[in-house]
Amino acid sequence: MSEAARIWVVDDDHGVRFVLATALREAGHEVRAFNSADEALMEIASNTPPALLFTDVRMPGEGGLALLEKLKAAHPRLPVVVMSAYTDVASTAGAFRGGAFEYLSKPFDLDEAVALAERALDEARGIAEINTSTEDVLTKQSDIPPALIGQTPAMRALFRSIGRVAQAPLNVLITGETGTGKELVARAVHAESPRTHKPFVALNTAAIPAELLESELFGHEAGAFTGANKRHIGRFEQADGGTLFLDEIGDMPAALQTRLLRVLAEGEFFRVGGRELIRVDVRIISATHQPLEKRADEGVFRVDLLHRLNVVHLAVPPLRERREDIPLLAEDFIARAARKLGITPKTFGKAALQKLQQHDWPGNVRELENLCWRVAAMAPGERIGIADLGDGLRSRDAGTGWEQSLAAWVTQRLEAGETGLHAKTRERFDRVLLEAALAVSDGHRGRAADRLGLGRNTVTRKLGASRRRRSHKKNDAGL
Ligand SMILES: Nc1ncnc2c1ncn2[C@@H]1O[C@H](COP(=O)(O)OP(=O)(O)OP(=O)(O)O)[C@@H](O)[C@H]1O
Repeated sequence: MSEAARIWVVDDDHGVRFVLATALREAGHEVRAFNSADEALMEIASNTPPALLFTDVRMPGEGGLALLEKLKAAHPRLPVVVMSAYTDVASTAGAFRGGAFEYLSKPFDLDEAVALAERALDEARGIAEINTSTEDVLTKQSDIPPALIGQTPAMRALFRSIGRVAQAPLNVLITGETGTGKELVARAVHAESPRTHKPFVALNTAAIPAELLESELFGHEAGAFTGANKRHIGRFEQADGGTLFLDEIGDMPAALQTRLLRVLAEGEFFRVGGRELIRVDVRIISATHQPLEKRADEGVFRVDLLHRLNVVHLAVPPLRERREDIPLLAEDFIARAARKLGITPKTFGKAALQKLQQHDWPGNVRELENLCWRVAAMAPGERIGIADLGDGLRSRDAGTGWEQSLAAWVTQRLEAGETGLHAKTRERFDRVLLEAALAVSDGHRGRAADRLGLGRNTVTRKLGASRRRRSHKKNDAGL
């Protein structure tokens, strides 16, 4: 335990003030409690500041974030813990932007709060020399609507991480199953970052044919290749000063991985067919639903690129692991759908909501959103019952796990406008089958072939075709 310190607790809720102050006193600290920010500010003007301050956000009079701002202006090194029951991205990001040491969601565990106090005090002692000036960040408004919905502990933790990472210009890798909201998370990181007034440019690596990807990313000069009539400015240049979101990064062809790595290391590149060296300042946020570490182990994804992209990792939990959020999301989607469709608002009945909460949602939030739109358009009454959920839920319930995932994946790609899906899907299907069979046969092709009921030559041919395609020689032959 660290040595005794002076700690202030500011909260208009007597109960919180009392239990937190008592717990901190029991841990050996000298604690003063204030029931408003104004009181604490008056005290600080005439007295030595404490070593640590806990403050609530919403209080009559001056709020906690305004208190944080004033304290940080006068005492930049004073660690402040912001406490609140509101854990949307905007509030948490507002706190971190204002220089908060930590954001504590209410209700909190007292042991956790005391441990946090010790950590803040230790760090403040250790980093006294580090400049914690927050000048420009204090002025930014937090007026972005809370697009990301969620109140479960997992989502609250995610919002806190978003608020925290948004402030530093580090590359972020977002992982999570399809439809969990990775793109929304990327947008939130950008929106809450100092780059918010600069462009957010998104590129879905999987939706663009490999041979066009390089020019899409880095641009090309007129005449660089057949069909390149005009100069094209790539996404990197479009995103200059802002954020480039690379979705489905796991699908990036090997040659381009190498090029991307070089650009990230050097911060400059040539357009395809160009001679002018282009320098850009871009923050990269990438996303994947694939286990990239595993793909790196298999040699399909470059380890050094993974390290460069994965400076900070944000994991978005699947919807079935945060079922308590389903009613919130469903109500929001159905209300938005009604507004968009110009129809009378509908609400979910209790049984329907229960049914939604029981479903496994292999397509995650996107699947729930699609269902809500369908129901908004189709359900005859204003109160939605189980029968209105209809085939949507039933037919998906009928499939096995992987069929559901495949259906969700295909739907998403088709909605994104992707073509040639059959060949790609077949190749991936075969690859999974072959790799699994090889793994259980210790890499022995003959045995893998026997177990799959295929000839050994077929296995060799399929593996060859799969590898060739992966090394991006254009090949549309079936498998
Ligand atoms: N927490 C959330 N609150 C509100 N809407 C959400 C949330 N998460 C996802 N959505 C909505 O669900 C849909 C899918 O989200 P998004 O495209 O961000 O998922 P994704 O993980 O990037 O998917 P993919 O892996 O398929 O690219 C979007 O319409 C998005 O607005």
